[in-house]
Amino acid sequence: MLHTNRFGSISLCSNVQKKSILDTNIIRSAFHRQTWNFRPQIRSIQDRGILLFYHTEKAVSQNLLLTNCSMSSIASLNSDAKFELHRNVADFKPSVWGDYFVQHASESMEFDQNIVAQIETRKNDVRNMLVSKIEKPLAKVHLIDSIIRLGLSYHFEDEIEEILQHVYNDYAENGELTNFEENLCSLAVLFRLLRQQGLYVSPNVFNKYKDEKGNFSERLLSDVEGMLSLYEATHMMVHGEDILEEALVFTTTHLESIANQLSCSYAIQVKQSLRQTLHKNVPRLEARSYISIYEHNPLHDENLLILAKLDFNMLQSLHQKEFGNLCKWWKELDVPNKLPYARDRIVECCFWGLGIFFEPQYSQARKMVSKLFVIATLTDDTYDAYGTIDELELFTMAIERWDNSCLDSLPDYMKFLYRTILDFYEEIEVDMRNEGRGYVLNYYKKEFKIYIQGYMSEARWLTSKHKPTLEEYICVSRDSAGYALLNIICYIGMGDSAIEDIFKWVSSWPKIVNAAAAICRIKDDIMTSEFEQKRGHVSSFVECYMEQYEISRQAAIQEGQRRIVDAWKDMNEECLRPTKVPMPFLTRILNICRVMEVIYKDKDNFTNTEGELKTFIKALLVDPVPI
Ligand SMILES: CC(C)=CCC/C(C)=C/COP(=O)(O)OP(=O)(O)O
Ligand SMILES: [Mg+2]
Repeated sequence: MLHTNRFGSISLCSNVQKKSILDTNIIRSAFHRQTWNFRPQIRSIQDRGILLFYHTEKAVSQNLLLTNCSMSSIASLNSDAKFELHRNVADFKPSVWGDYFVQHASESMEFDQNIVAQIETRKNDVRNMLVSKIEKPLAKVHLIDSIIRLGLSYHFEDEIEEILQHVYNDYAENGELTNFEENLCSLAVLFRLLRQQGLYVSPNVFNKYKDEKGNFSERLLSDVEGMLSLYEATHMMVHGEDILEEALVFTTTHLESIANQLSCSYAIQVKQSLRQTLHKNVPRLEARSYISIYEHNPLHDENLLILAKLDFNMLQSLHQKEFGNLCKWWKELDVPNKLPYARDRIVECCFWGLGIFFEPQYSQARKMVSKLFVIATLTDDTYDAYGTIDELELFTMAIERWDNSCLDSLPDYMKFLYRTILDFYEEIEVDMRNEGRGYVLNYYKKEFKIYIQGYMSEARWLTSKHKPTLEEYICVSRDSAGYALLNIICYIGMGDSAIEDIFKWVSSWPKIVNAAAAICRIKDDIMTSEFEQKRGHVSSFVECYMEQYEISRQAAIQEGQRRIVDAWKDMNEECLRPTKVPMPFLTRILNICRVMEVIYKDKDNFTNTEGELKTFIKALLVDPVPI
């Protein structure tokens, strides 16, 4: 029998065997079969076999529980139980990976020395080609492009810098890119490479490809390679570069219209670029897909190709071990059982870490970023998908005090989260004190508190049914996105090249950090807000904009997209020399946005991981590149 209690909660009583229902798994699986739009959580089992569930007040007031449950299937529970449902929780799907990566856990991070030796020999050959006096500048530029796209540039940073600087000096002297302007493909590749390197070249170098009416010339239509390179180059645009805007429209339109008529290998490349432009792709994914594109190019250099494959697979084995170690930590913590309401996304969080740093020297940074990501995900779900307002106030207070003695004040499930947050901090503390960089801890702690205060403000808005103005939302969501915190953990992990000025700089919210935060916040909001609103969530950018300007969801999304495009121009501008901080620090910011662009491309692949993200993780972490 099913009835509501005086708080509007549901109680279920049946008079069959008590013992059998005390198996929480039976209850869980029974509830999973329901048509409920949430997953009740078993919180405690009292004597007399009473199982307590919780839901939010909002759910009760909307009568969600009564409208969505299927009485017959509940009644079919062979049980003698009473359920009190006090909380609405998001129905997040379980991990698609289970314990798969635990098999790779390893204490030894050593590479296979035989492979290392092969890589060294091949690297020397490539280096010789780069510094050779015989190779023409044009050939070198294409070689550099291949090296970068194959994911090998971290081996040749000095050589690449020297060559591009040399070409740039010529340009600065003559005002033109001599030797390159006759061929659109080469010109556009060089333009992109120089901009990627932080060297500004005027987009007017493309003027000669326009006709007398000032439009991009129709004769380019037969030059697919040129159009594709121009398309890739346009993504380096900064504000006010109309010619690149025109080039983007021109190339996109024509490449889209011919993509299906091209020969197979070209078609793959064009479709891949249209879907995920090089500049906004995660570097490891770009390397993985470019290795096969390069292999199918009849003009490829065999030594470079084999080097790329060996290097990719060698790094893959390192990344696998790192994923394994983090998954083992997660399994030992028993997170999915301790916090069953939260997303179980350790593998996807490791993907975030790998997207931001792939190079072997950044192993520590990868680990720290991945751990912060899972901790942030658990915290996010606690604030916006589970905790009651009173519990959240307690938790926020405990974070403000940042002290183990606060544990006693917290409900049991929160104790686990709080301890995990403090344990992670202590781990960083030990590393930083050993490295003589103890000062970074205050930056971390301060930013963590700001991040939690952001969540708390949103939880209060939700409880009081406050609809924030766009300005209020932008201000608070900047904090709740934890973006500055994320940058800080990246820099903590990067070792002593991250001097205190870098932390001061990032904490002052410079233009590039603001731009990246806007990209990440708005991208997330566009892809998640509809689902989040259904389960009860504070207004996002989309709802705030709709409300304030009385426009449709579609129009608000378009405005969000426009802001993302603008923010990318800010990012590109801030990556041009002279930069405020050295490029490796800006690269992290770029990479965070790239991961965001990839994971939230058409939907929230972070929460719903069975689709494209699973394919990406498989390509980077499961399947080696065939040699
Ligand atoms: C500081 C860091 C690393 C934060 C990342 C937290 C996270 C995974 C948010 C995405 O989830 P979401 O889409 O539920 O976010 P929100 O609830 O803010 O919309
Ligand atoms: Mg959330």
